[in-house]
Amino acid sequence: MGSLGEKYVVAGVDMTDLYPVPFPDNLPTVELQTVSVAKLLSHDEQESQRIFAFCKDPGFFLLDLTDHPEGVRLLQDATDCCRLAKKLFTSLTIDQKREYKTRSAGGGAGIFDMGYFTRDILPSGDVKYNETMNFPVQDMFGYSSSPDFALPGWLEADEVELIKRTMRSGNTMGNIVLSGLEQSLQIANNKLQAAHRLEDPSGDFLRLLRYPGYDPAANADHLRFPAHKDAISLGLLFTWLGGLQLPAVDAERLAHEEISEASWRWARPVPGTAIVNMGDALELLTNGALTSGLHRVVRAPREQAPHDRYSVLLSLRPANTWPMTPLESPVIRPLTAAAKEAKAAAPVLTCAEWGAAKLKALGGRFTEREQRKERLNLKD
Ligand SMILES: O=C(O)CCC(=O)C(=O)O
Ligand SMILES: [Fe+2]
Repeated sequence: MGSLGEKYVVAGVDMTDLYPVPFPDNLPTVELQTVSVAKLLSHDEQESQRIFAFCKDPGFFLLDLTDHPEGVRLLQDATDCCRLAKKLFTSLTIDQKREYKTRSAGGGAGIFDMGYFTRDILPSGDVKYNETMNFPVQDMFGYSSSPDFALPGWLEADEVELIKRTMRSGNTMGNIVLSGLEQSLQIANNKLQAAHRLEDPSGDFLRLLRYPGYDPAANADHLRFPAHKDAISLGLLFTWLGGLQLPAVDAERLAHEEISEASWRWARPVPGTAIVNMGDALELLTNGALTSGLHRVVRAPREQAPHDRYSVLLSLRPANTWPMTPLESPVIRPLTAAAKEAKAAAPVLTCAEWGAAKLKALGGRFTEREQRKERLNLKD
């Protein structure tokens, strides 16, 4: 195990500048379990059973990147991506940022996978909830040629290299996690890894996010990103300030992707780790043996609130042409007769088709909430 805890220099990676204020004490947090990269790489049976358990419930775990050079490389690159995010988001004007255009279709997936995006600009000129920049893996490496892919002129050549390097090590790390899951789920022929090869066109992306800091005393809406599950296989999330919230162990489930307000807990960022979350694609491919993790983002807690919060998210999705149906394994329940019948009536979707259908839903959440004039005020 590497040197975790409240040290901001871990495994030689200095992140002191990214922690302006420590995470406050005495907040209700979730205790995420920590998994070792080195143990996963040595095919440690116990470690593979542990990630299986955490990917089933709660669908989240911390990956300790400090105990293997592959992990340290990713940690260094993700940290540098955070600094790049800080530079781009805070030094460019909104018009310059918008030169990096979004597109509606990512390899036919119809997803937000490219460009700069923010929903609302405040009268002060700052963004209301968050701002994001997405970089699509397939186009960055030229694995798929889309005529509408264009990087903005303000992105320097060495910054493009950093993003590509981070994507490469993110895919390697994601596949290390998948190999542990193949072991515990008894999936033959490395089928999970075969679905997530860097060089197969997919909706994989690297996302930079900024959540502006603000006056904690202001009576502002504290929600930054509504509750959702990710329409991906798995995410590797790097974040340095609080804001991410996950359901409590005994969360009160109200409806689909909804829990009671009292059931949300803070995820404490742990230096040297990535937060790994399961997404909807792995839940589908394992017919529910793994569970997609529900999460949301609120303003940073207490003393951290005035500071801008940044995240770097690396996502893995199955290849665009991958058939979205459960994989075969003694541990994965086969489809029930009713489900089989329903499937027989409709063709199995490719991942690109599946992704397009999934992502239509999320965009509407903000709008619905605004129409209901809903606001979130946290006491803590
Ligand atoms: O910024 C974060 O902590 C999470 C972002 C997120 O959930 C997403 O982009 O899907
Ligand atoms: Fe998410």
